[in-house]
Amino acid sequence: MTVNRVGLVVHGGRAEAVAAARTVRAWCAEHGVRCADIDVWQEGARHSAREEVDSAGDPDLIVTLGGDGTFLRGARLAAENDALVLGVDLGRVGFLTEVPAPAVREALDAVREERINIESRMLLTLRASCRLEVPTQMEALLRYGRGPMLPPPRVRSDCTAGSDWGVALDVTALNDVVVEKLSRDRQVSVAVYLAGRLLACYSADALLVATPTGSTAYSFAAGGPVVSPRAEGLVFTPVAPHMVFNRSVVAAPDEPVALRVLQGSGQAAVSIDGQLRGVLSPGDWIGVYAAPRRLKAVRLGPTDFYGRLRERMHLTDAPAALADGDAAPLWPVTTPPPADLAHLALPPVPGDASRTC
Ligand SMILES: NC(=O)c1ccc[n+]([C@@H]2O[C@H](COP(=O)([O-])OP(=O)(O)OC[C@H]3O[C@@H](n4cnc5c(N)ncnc54)[C@H](O)[C@@H]3O)[C@@H](O)[C@H]2O)c1
Ligand SMILES: Nc1ncnc2c1ncn2[C@@H]1O[C@H](COP(=O)(O)OP(=O)(O)OP(=O)(O)O)[C@@H](O)[C@H]1O
Repeated sequence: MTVNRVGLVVHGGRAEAVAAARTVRAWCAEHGVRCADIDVWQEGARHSAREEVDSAGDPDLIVTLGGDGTFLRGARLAAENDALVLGVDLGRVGFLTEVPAPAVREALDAVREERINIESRMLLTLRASCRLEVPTQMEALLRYGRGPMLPPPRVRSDCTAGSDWGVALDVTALNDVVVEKLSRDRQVSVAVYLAGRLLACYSADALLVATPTGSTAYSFAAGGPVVSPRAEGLVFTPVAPHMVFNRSVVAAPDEPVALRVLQGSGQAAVSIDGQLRGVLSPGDWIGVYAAPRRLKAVRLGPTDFYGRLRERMHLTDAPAALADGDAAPLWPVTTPPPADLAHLALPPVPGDASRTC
């Protein structure tokens, strides 16, 4: 694809990210590509995704230089602009990022010469019983070095409906939407509805709805399933529910998950991809559903999700299994798969994956 305008989202607190940003700017200058910094951490009030991409001149490629948090910020901007997003790995975990920092020039060449795959990833959006607001005193409490907060989501004027259906919010989440207790010592009580039907009423620290991409983030930490990012669905996971039924439920991509704060409950915070964006009072609800738009993530080769899971999460093998033998590669990679396997997605085993456990 032709790249004319690059938007840079840089983890400014990390020297390697700042250095890699210089490389991207130099590449852009050499190729006559406009490059704008999208300053998501500027002092003072934060802007909406639309305002940020407008001020950066509608980039068609967003390059993120940082970790997963930086990638999530870039993904929000890319989704708003229908741009591609390329994540350069300069973080602690880097589960979502694709390219190691030394390969950033090569990656930009590959995008320019169309030697890439574009992976389409599901995003979540929201309706709510009312506009989301964050009480002013909360920002002061939360400014522990994480920069200014994003504003509450804007109401979308392009999909109004009768008040029974709530207000549509201008939200795109790549990972998850979380409803969490606001006071430290009191759980929230929330009724959970799948496809409009009551599943159960929960008393819990938090309740979250994750995409397959987000299944390896907070949902994973709360005991939820790991879901291939190639799958479609909404993962509902309760966090420390005080009840017998504590499992995740995976809903179909066209089944919304709604969360209503019960009348006697305390208030609840709503976080979108790890950013606090609103507070719900008793009686308020949010409905989380698959967004019509998708994230377009740049991939330089076939995605090796399970290899990445083992490597980045440092999965360890059972000591007894280690003593009992080596796990050799499952299938040869030198011959094409037989006809009955030909329709399956089996990415080639990378050079170092033949390691034994
Ligand atoms: N207990 C928890 O694990 C917990 C609590 C709150 C939020 N979160 C997650 O943090 C995300 C925001 O990330 P952040 O980096 O801005 O916050 P952060 O700095 O608090 O990071 C949370 C951790 O999750 C990792 N992470 C983020 N997205 C991931 C993904 N899709 N797969 C695997 N790991 C992932 C990050 O690398 C980091 O190690 C939220 O969307 C939420 O899922 C996790
Ligand atoms: N552009 C920036 N300038 C200054 N500080 C930043 C910037 N981006 C993030 N930070 C700070 O760095 C810390 C980690 O941020 P965040 O978790 O979003 O980073 P990340 O990209 O996910 O990297 P990591 O993988 O290390 O978590 C936060 O305290 C945040 O305030």
